[in-house]
Amino acid sequence: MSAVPPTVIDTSTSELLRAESLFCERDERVLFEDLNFSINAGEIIQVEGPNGSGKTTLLRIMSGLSGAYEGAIFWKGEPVNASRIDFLSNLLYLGHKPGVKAILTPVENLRALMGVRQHVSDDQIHYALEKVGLYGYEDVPCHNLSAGQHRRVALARLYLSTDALWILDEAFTAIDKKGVKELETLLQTRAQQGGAVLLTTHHELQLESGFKKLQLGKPAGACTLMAGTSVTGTSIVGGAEI
Ligand SMILES: Nc1ncnc2c1ncn2[C@@H]1O[C@H](COP(=O)(O)OP(=O)(O)OP(=O)(O)O)[C@@H](O)[C@H]1O
Repeated sequence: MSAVPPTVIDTSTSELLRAESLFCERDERVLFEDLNFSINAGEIIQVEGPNGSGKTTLLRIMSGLSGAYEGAIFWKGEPVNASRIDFLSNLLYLGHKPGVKAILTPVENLRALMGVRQHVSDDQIHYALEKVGLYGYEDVPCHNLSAGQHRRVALARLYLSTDALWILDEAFTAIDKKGVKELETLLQTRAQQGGAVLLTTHHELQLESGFKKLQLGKPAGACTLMAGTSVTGTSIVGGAEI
């Protein structure tokens, strides 16, 4: 079975996505303000924070799925709205839900999910499904798969994606320990190839080079005002506990 060729990412622009002075308020509660950070090629940034602190909100804003914010977002130095086509064609976003159609098989799902973005052969799809532990399940309707296997179908896209930036919101939910380990290896390899990852997960990731954490907010319900989160502040740190 042929492996997917390694993605060659243009790292001439090392800064991919940058947030400047982001402010977001929900129901009169400030989730974050004056939030400044950037994601560079080769970096993995884990957004951390308690339930309700705004992690999903931030990832949706950074993905262009939500406009409920003030501040500015730049893609490779240009305002993201001015470079929207280039931004979206270099972004893979995996949200809370797997986004897998129950009536389709894993192979059919991947054909549909990948086909609108890039050409992938059936060999490559089988390779990706094998990598996520779904060998033997390729042609089983997804309604006969477990929750973790559903999630694995969605995650198989990571083994096929040539996108420079991955934004992953709780994408490891329902994945067992061995699966998380394998995904850690994939993320690390991706970063070494020059890709970038912005993610949330409640797993304690064991990653090394290029790994940073961005801490958001306080417990849900608290009237939290967290100012000045920035790469130069204490809220984003490389590869260590905060
Ligand atoms: N569409 C919306 N309209 C109004 N308020 C919202 C909306 N979406 C989220 N919120 C509020 O924003 C807050 C942050 O939600 P968000 O989903 O970003 O948190 P989170 O950090 O991802 O939480 P969790 O860890 O539970 O997934 C929540 O307290 C919620 O009340």
